[in-house]
Amino acid sequence: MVDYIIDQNLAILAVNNPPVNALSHHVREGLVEGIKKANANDQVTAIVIIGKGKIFCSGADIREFSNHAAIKDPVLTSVGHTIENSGKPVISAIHGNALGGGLEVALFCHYRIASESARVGFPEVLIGILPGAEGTVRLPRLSGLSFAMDMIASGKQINAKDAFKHGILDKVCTGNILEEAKDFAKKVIGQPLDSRRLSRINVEDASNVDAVFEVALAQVKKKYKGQIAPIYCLKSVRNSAKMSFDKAAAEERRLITELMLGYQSIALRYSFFAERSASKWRLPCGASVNNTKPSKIESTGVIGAGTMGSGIAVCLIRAGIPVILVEKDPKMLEKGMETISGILDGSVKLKRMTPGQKAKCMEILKGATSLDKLSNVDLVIEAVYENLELKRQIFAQLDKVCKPSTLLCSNTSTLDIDKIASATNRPDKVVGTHFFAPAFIMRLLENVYGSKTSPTTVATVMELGRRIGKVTVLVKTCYGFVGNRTHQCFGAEASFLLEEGCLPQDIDQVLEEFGMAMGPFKVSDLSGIDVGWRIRQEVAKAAGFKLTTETRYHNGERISTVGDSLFEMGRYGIKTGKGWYKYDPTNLRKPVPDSDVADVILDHCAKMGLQRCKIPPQEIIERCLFAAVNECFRVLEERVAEKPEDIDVIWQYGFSFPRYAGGPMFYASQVGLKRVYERVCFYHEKFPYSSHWIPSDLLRKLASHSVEIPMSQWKEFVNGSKL
Ligand SMILES: CCCCCCCC/C=C\C=C\CC(=O)SCCNC(=O)CCNC(=O)[C@H](O)C(C)(C)COP(=O)(O)OP(=O)(O)OC[C@H]1O[C@@H](n2cnc3c(N)ncnc32)[C@H](O)[C@@H]1OP(=O)(O)O
Repeated sequence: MVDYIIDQNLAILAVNNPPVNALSHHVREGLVEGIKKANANDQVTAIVIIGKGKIFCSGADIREFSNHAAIKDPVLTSVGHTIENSGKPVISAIHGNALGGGLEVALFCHYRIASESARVGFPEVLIGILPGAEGTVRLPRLSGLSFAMDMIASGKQINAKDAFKHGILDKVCTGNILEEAKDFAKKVIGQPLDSRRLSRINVEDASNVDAVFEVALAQVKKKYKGQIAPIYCLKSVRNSAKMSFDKAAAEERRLITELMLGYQSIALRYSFFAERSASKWRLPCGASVNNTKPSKIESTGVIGAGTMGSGIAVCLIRAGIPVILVEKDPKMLEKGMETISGILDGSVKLKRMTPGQKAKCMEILKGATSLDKLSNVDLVIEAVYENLELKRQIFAQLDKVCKPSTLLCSNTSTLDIDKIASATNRPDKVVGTHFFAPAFIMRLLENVYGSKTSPTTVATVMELGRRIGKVTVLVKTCYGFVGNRTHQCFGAEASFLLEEGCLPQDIDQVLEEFGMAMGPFKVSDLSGIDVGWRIRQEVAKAAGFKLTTETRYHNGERISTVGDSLFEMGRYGIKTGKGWYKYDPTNLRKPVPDSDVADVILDHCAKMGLQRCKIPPQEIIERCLFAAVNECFRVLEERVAEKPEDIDVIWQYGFSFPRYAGGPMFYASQVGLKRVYERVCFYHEKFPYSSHWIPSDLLRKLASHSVEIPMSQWKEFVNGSKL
C-alpha cells in the first residue's frame, strides 16, 4: 500500500491505496516502514512522500471510525512523529488533493511542495470531527491563528497558490511533481532540520489569541447554527497558542475523541457515505450502475419557460449541454430567456462565472415556440404545470415529433410516470426527472422510473444528473414519489398543529431549533401559498371533490384548509409581501409574525369548532417527523426507495433536513424503532382520520425485535422476507 522506490540517492514513498489513497492501517504501516528503511540506508540522502494515481491523500480512512476501538497501531500521530523525527529530510509532493490526515502527513514532513492544480484542506468538520493528528496545533504555526481557525472550522479547500501565500507550502510547481520533488530534495539535503519541525516552533500572535477566538466564534455560531464540531475546531486552535505543543496535542486528542463518539459526527459520517451510495442505483430487474451504459446526450429540449423550465435550462447550459427552450407563447418565451440571462448575471456578480462563460452558456440556448423544433434532440425535459391531461398530450406529440431514440422526461413532482408514458409508443424511454425549486440552486434530482422504463434510460438520466452537478437519487413511480409523498405528511401535521393550538412561528421555531434550515411556514411563504393551493385543488379535482375552506374531511381523511383562507386573501407569501408572515419590502429575508394571521387561524378554528390548547415542542417534533418517518417506512416497504440512505439524501438535499441529524430514517434509527412505533401507534389512536398514522408494516416488523435491527439490514425485512 506504500511503494518503496530508490531513485539515485532518494527514497520515494508512493502511497498506493486506490481510489483516493486513504490512510488505512496498511498505509500507515507502510509509511513508518518506509521512513525507517530509508533512514537505515546510508545511500539515501532524502525522502519524498507522494501519492499514486489522481490524488496525494484523502485523509484518514473514514470507515475505520465506525469501529474506532479497533483502530490498529500505528495511529496517524505516531506515523507523523516517525516522519518528523527522521534524520533525513522528508518532502511531501502533493498533486490532486491533500485532505485531512493527508494534509497532516504533509505537515509532519520537513518540506511541502505541490502542483499548481493541487488543493489542500481540512474537511474533518464536515464529518463532525476536527483534524486529530495534530493538524489544529501544527497549521497555526505556519499560517497564523486567524487563517487556521477559518480553514479548519469551515472545512474549505484552498488552491496551491493560496496555500503558498499562507505559508503551508514551500513551493508551487508547474512541471512534473515527482521530478520537481527530486530536484527540490537535492537542494535541501544537509540543511538543518530542527527549524523545519513544526513541533519545535512557536505560534506567532499568540498574545492575540482570545480576541481572534471571540471573533471567529461569533461567526461560526451564526454560520453553522447547531453544530458542535466547528466550535471544537476553534477551541483546539486556540489551545495551540495557549499551551505547550504536547499539551495542546493531547487536548486535541481529547476533543476529537469526544466529537467522534457524539451523535452529530456519527450522523455526518453516515451522510457522507449515504450520499455516495445514492449514486449506486439498482433496478429490481438486476440492472445497475455497474452493468448498464448510459446513452450519449449532446442536445436537449426543455418544454415550458416558467420558473421550473428556466431553472432546468440553466442547469443544462451551465454544464455545456445545448438546450432548445420551447414555450408556445412568444411573450412567455422571451420572459423565460430573460430569466435565464438574469440568473446567469447573478452568477457572474457572485464571481461563480465569468462574463465569457455566461456568453458561452447563452450561445448554446435557443428559443422556440413549437415542439417540432425538438425533432432531433437526444433528450427532452417537460416542465409545464402539474396537469396529467396536458402532460399526456405533450408526450403524445413528442412521441410523433422526436427521433425514435429521444428520451422523454417529465419534471412532474407527483404524477404517475406510467400514466404519462402510456401516451407514447416508447414507454421504455419515458422517465421522471424531478428537479426541486429553484432548480438552478437546489442540488437534488429525484429520477423516477416507471414499470416500463428501460435500464439504459435510467442510466442516462442518472449520468445526466452527475454531469449537471446534482445529487441524484433513483426512485420508483408512485404518487409524489419519495420526496413529496413523505414530506406531505410532515406538512399536513404542521397544518393540523395550527388548528390545534400553534401559530406558524411556534412550529417554525421548534423545527428550526431541531436543525431544519427553515420551518415549513417560512418555506411555504418562499415557494408560494398559491403554488400549494393549486396543487391541492388539482389533487381534489382528480379525486372528484371540490375543496373549499369549509372542507374538513374527504373520504374519512382529515384535511386542513387554513392555508387556503390566506390564499383567498391574496396572501401568497414573500411575492405579495404577506403570507404566513408579513415582510418589510426593504427586507424580504426577515419574516415577521403577523397578528392578522393569528386572527385568521383563530377564526378558522372557531368556525370549524376546533378546540385549541398549548402544544409542547416535543409533540411538534414528533407529529411532524414521525408522521414522515412512518411514510418513509412505507416507501421502503413498497420499494419506491431502494434503501433508507436514498430517502435520507432526498430529505437532506430536497428539504434541508440537517445533515448532522442524518435524515428521517437515520433519526428514527437513533431514536429507536420501538419508541418510534409506539408513538406512531399512539398518534394513530388519537388521530384516526389521518391515514399517515396507520403504522407501516415494515416499521412494526422491525420494532417487534428485541434488539434494534441496524439500518443496513432493514431492507431484508421488506416483503416479508424476514419476520
Ligand atoms: C474514539 C476516538 C478515536 C480517535 C482516533 C483519532 C485518530 C485521528 C487521526 C487522524 C484523523 C484524521 C481525520 C481525517 O483525515 S478524516 C478524513 C478527512 N478527509 C475527508 O473527509 C475526505 C473525504 N473525501 C472526499 O472529499 C472525496 O472523496 C475526494 C477525496 C475529494 C475524492 O472525490 P471523488 O473523486 O469525487 O470521489 P468520491 O468522493 O466518490 O470517493 C471515491 C470513493 O472513495 C471513498 N472515500 C473517499 N474518501 C474517503 C476516506 N477519507 N475514507 C474512506 N473512504 C473514502 C468514497 O466513499 C468512495 O467510495 P465508494 O466508491 O465505495 O463510494
